This record gives sequence, structure tokens and C-alpha cells, in this order.
Amino acid sequence: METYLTILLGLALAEFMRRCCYVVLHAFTGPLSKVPGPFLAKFTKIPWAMELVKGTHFNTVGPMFEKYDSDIIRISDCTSIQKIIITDDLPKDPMFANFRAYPEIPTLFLEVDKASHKHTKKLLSNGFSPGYLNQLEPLMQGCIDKFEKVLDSACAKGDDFAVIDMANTLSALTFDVMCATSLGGSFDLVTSNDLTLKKCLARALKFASLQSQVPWIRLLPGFRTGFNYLTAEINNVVEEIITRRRADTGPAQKDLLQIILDANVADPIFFPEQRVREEIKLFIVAGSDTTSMTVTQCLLQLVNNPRTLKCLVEEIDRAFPFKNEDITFAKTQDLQYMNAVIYEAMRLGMHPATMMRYTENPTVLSGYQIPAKVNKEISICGNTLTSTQTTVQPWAGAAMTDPKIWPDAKMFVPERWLGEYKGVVADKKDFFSFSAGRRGCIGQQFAWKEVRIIMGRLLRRYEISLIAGQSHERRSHTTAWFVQGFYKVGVKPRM
Ligand code: HEM
Repeated sequence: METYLTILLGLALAEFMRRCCYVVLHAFTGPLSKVPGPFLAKFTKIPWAMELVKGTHFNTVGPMFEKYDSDIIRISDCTSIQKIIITDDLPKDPMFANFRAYPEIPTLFLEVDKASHKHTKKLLSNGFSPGYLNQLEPLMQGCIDKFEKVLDSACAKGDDFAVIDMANTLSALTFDVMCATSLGGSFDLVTSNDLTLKKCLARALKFASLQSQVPWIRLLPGFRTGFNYLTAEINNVVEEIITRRRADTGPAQKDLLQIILDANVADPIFFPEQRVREEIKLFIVAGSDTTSMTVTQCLLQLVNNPRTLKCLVEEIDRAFPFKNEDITFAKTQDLQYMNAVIYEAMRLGMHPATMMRYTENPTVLSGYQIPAKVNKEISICGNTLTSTQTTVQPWAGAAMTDPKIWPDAKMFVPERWLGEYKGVVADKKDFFSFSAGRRGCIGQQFAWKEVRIIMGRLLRRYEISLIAGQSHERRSHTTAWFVQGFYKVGVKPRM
């Protein structure tokens, strides 16, 4: 018995030593060994995975760029990012399959196969055509009417001004807008101020991050039950959305929800019943907190930069001289200063970290030869595979605050989008908040309309002010969130 045990231990030790030798050899002679990076990253991905699960990668990778890259090759220069996502249009990293709730059910965002993605995008793009988006305006305006009522009633209670948690109120508003315009009806969260769904979505996204880094977690007993428990509220909302529409005997609808349901009827193999649910969840996630965070980011910058706030309010007052004038998609579209404020707030604060691609052929990025073939083990949906790719991750946050491209890169200067600033005119090709190319944001025009109209209506009717002493620290699990859990702004009706 003792001999068997010794042999077994010997074999385990030999295997351990073999793996260690492989890792060391790979670190110093492998195809990526010449690409600079933190020393530890040559041997293990664990520190990075921990950052990702905590949501702090967002804050820590930036400083790493000043010195390093790492074993996923992070690319921080604008030209190489354009090459990755537009010119070469590299395929999406298979690792994204690990983010799926069900390994075999993709969504538009989590589809990694080029042909299937193209097919899905074609199916869903009718829900984003310019003509169709314009028809959504009354529904969007209806949600903002309710937002104004909430602000009015808070202001009526306050002596001087009301303190509004804009991060959460706007999150409720954009959730309502998404459901009202595209998913069959608002849940009026802005009025109820119910944060249950928001918390549920945040839990689900955090869990998806964990699952992407530790894919075998799915194999644990009770995993599915636990996950369903964590996401119960959002699952109920999705069921309600589907049941409501399927029971509707009124005139046929043509919204995004109907497009998704029709895709299931037309091809239940490509678009099974569970996929209907997953796509609806995707649009709720992709289309609400991204937009609310953008508006919050604009407000945060404006209350901290009174001169800019004054210029923007003046522009809005010139365009809408009468307080009760309709503030519409069409009339806000050409507000130059407003557009510049939104671009600049997004440049500083909306940095997608999800644009991972892989190199099919050897390619030069940021001056380094990146091989197409790196033998490394990756885990996809719980199965370990030997991958023959190099993952490249465009790091938009570093590119959009690169001092070589943006003078006073860390400062909020909307004027750079209106003409020359310190000898440089901002180039929209270097702006990646919506990504770009084939995998760029399908909801970009939807978001622009929504952000402009919320900002226009808010600043035309209310004076906003800084509530000092708040933390701006954020974390990210696919979408960003404030560590303090809120962002407060002072609000007072304008005379
Ligand atoms: C200001 C608000 C928004 C921002 C900053 C934003 C940003 C982004 C970014 C960066 C991507 C690419 C992610 C990647 O490649 O990994 C993306 C994709 C996507 N966005 Fe948005 N988005 C916003 C609003 C919206 C809205 C309103 C919708 C829907 C109504 C939406 C739906 C989607 C979808 C479905 C994808 C996946 C597209 C694909 O993979 O083909 N987004 N978004």
C-alpha cells in the first residue's frame, strides 16, 4: 500500500514539475515572450482574473500601460485598435462563450461565430433602423415625463433644492425607456424607485464575470439552482414581457420584442425558446445602464465644471427659448455644444473593456509582432481546449486618454470636439465608447437620441448643482457602477 502511495505521489510530483518546466520555458521562449508585460503574468493569469471578478481591472490596467502589457495582449494605441476592430475585423474571442448563462445559447453580444453573428444582426437590425427609431420618440418622451414628475415632487419637498441620486434614478429611467420602446411596455421603475431589478442585474453580471474566469464553476452541484435564485427577479420580468405579448390579441406589433419572438417562430433551431429570454435580458442590460451611466457621467462633469455647464445651458436656451417648448430628437440632434459635452464625458468615463478579439494570422500591433499561434490552454464552457490564438484586447480607456493624441488628456474639454484645441482637432475615429466596425454597438443611434433628449429636457427645466464630497470611484462588470452605490446631484426648478 505504502509503495503504491509513493508511486502515486512520485507521479503527481513529476507531472507538477513537467507543468512548471513548460510554463517557465513558454514564458521565456514562447511566441509572446518578447512582448512586454508584468513579470508575474508570464506565469499565471490569476491576478488578472481576480481583478476582473472584483470589477477593478477597469482602474488598474490603465496605470499598467505606462509600463507593461500582459499575457492577453492589451492594445492601447488608437491606430492598432482601429486595425483590430475595423480594418482587420479580427474575430471575437471564444472566451465570451463563458459569459453565457447557458453554454449552448448565444446572444447577439455573446455570439463568437462570425456567420451566426451576421445572421443574428441581420434579424435584429430592423429594430434599429433610423425610421423605426424615430417612431419611438413619443414612448421615450412619456418615460421622461414621469422622470420630470419625480424631480418636481422631490423639489416640492425641498427648501432650496432637492438632492437626487442621479445614478439610480437615471438607471430606472433608462430601464423604463428600453422596456417602453422595445419590449412591450414600461415597468415605471422611475416612479416606484424600486432598485430590486437593478441589484439583480448587477448580481447576474458579477456572477457572469466570475463564471468567465472560473468556467468549471458550472459543474458544481446546485449551480443552476443558485444562479436561478440570484436572477429570479429579472427572470420574472422577462417571463412577464413574453407572456404579456403572447397574450396580446391587438394589432400586430413591430418592435424589437416582436422581432425576437418572430425569429423563434421562423427558426426554432437557430433561435430556440431559451434564446428569446437571453436576447431580451441582453437588451435590458446593454440598453439601460450604459445609457444611464453616460448621462450620469455628463452630469458629473458638468457640475464639476460650471463654465461648461453655463455654455451648455445657454445653447439649450437659445434652441428652446420657451420653457414649455417640445424638446425633440430632431431639434437636439444639431446642438453642437451638447454633442461635444457628450463625446467628451464619454471619452473620459465610458471605456468598454469587452472588445477581446483573436489573431488568425501573424500581425503587427503597437509595433510588436503578434503571432497567430500560441499554444495555451483555455477553458470554454467548462471544457479545456488547447487554443491556437493570441487574444488581443483593445484597451479603449488608455487610447481615449492617451496624451500623445489628446492634449490635456485627463481634463474635460468639450471644445476639442468643436475645432482645434492646442493644435489638435479631436478625431471621432479615435473614440471607442461604442466600439466600432462589425461588432460595434447596434444601439448607438438609439443611445444618442436618448441621451440628448434627457439632457435637453433636464437642463431646460432644472438648475443642477454639485453635491460635494462624493467618491467618483467606479468598478465594472460589463457595465460600470459607482463603488459608493449612488451619484447625487442637486436639482432645482429654473425660474
Ligand atoms: C451610451 C450607451 C451605450 C454604450 C456606451 C454602448 C457601448 C457598447 C459597446 C462598447 C459595445 C461593443 C462591446 C464589445 O464589442 O465588446 C456595444 C455592443 C452592443 N450594444 Fe451598446 N452601448 C450603449 C447603448 C446601447 C443601447 C441603447 C442598446 C440597445 C437598445 C445597445 C445594445 C448593444 C448590443 C446588442 C451590443 C452587441 C452588438 C454585437 O455584438 O454585435 N447598446 N455597446
